[in-house]
Amino acid sequence: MTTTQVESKNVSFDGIGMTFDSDTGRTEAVRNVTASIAEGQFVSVIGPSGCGKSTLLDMACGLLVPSRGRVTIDGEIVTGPRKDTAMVFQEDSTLHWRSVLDNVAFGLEIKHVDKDERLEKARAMIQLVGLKGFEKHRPGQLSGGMRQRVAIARALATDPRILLMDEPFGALDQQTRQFIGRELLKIWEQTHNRVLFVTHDIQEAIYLSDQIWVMSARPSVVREVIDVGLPRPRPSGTHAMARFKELEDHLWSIIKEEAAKTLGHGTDAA
Ligand SMILES: Nc1ncnc2c1ncn2[C@@H]1O[C@H](COP(=O)(O)OP(=O)(O)OP(=O)(O)O)[C@@H](O)[C@H]1O
Repeated sequence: MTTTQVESKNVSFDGIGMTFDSDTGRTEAVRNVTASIAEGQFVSVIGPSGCGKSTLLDMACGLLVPSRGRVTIDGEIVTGPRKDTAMVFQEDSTLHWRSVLDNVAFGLEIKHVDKDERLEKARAMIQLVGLKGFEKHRPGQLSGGMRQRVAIARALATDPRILLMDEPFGALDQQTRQFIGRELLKIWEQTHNRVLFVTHDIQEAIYLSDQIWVMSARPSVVREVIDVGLPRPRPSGTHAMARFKELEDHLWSIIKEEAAKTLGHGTDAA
């Protein structure tokens, strides 16, 4: 394999810009984002509300076409959903007419995985996200946080090479959030898939990530790329480490600045 081929194993945002035109006006969400996720890297994106974090993820999973620039995965331009990519959305994306087991097995079903194998995998993922015993329930019989865990299990069950997660833990209580975060890291340590993870939670971003992209207020650019540099696997007491505190303080100060700029922004045509 040549060096060029090795180097192209990444998810790249190349001069990405996104402007939305709608009947309510024109909104320049993302101005210029150039950044990439290397093989086996866990990257978090943080930034003020409305700066374009979800937009970035939607472009990476092929749901949105950028107005400028391009997203490439391992050298191929993203033009639509890909088999090696899974997304966990902010909002409930469970299939309400299916049981928990069939929801989690759904991604494998589309990939035509044999029934016994997919159900076995789905059961393992259900256990992992703490939903054992709820296999036959329908999403309507679960809490919002439990439904989100179903969506996470469904994405993980497909062993995606690229996992895109848009505030996946937002609906979970603090305890479950930390538990699932640690489980996600365990899986990631085994699979070393590439993860792009959107969160508002600074501590979560530091704990989970190799790298954090801090986005500016809209129209956004990546204001800073921060290498976390904490040991892996994360030892107990990671949150008390001097490096953790240093990153936390630094991130807080940037986010505060960018959030202040966000206040008062409307659409560009307003
Ligand atoms: N389909 C759309 N049409 C018009 N404007 C849109 C559309 N989708 C997003 N936007 C605008 O683009 C900007 C970025 O939205 P996006 O959801 O990506 O932000 P975000 O950083 O994920 O926000 P939050 O942290 O609040 O979830 C916002 O100003 C939003 O109003």
